[in-house]
Amino acid sequence: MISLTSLSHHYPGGKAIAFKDWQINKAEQWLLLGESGSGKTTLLHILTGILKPEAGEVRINETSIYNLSSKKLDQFRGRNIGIIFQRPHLIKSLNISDNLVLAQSFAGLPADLNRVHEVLSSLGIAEKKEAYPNELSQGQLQRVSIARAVINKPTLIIADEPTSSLDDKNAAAVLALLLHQSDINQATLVVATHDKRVKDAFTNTYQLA
Ligand SMILES: Nc1ncnc2c1ncn2[C@@H]1O[C@H](COP(=O)(O)OP(=O)(O)OP(=O)(O)O)[C@@H](O)[C@H]1O
Repeated sequence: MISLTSLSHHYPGGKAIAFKDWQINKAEQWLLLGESGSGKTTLLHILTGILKPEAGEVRINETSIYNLSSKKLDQFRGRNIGIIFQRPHLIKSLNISDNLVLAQSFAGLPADLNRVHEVLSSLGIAEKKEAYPNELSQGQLQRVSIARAVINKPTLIIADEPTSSLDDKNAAAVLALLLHQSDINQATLVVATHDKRVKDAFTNTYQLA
C-alpha cells in the first residue's frame, strides 16, 4: 500500500502546489493526468524519493520514505521503486545484461543473471542480452528500460511519458508490457502521460487540478 497524505510543495519564487491525498493498493494500475505545469513531474519526483516535499508524508508499505537517511533512501529506492522515463537512460559502454546487473548492484543486491534472463525473456528481448544500447531499436530500448525498472521486483513502477516518443505499434506494445510486468511482479503501476492512446487501458485515474 502506498499513501500520500497532506502533500504540498513550493519552488522558490513559485506558488504552492497542493496534492490531494492518494491511496494506492498493491498491484493497482493508475494513470496520472494533469495539464502542463500542473505538477505531474513534481509529484512523480516526490513519489520516487527524489524531491522532499515541503509538507506531508509519503508511505510506501510501512516506510515513511522521507524519514530515512539519504543512504537508506537510496537503497530503498533501488529495491522498491522502478522508474521508466520517456527515453531510456542506459549506460552506453555496458551491454544490456550488465546494465541490468548494475541496477541490482545499485540496490545493494548481488548479481543475479537468472533474474536478468527471466526479465528479458518476459519482454521478448533475451537474445539482445549481449548487445550494446546503440545496437537496439527505440522500441527495444524502451523494453530494456522496463526490464531495468522491474529487475529488483519493485513495489512500485513509475513511468513518465513512456510512450510519447514511440509510434502507434510500439506504444501499444510498451503499454501492454508495462501492464503485464505490473501483473506478474505484483507491482503497483503509475503512468503519467498526455498520450491519449494510453488512457483507455486504465480504470484508476489521479487527476491534478
Ligand atoms: N525546479 C523548479 N524551480 C522552480 N519552479 C519549478 C521547478 N520545477 C517546476 N516548477 C514549476 O512548478 C510547476 C509544476 O511543474 P511540473 O514540472 O511538476 O509540471 P508538469 O505537470 O510535469 O508539466 P509538464 O506536463 O509540462 O511536464 C510549474 O509551474 C513549474 O513552472
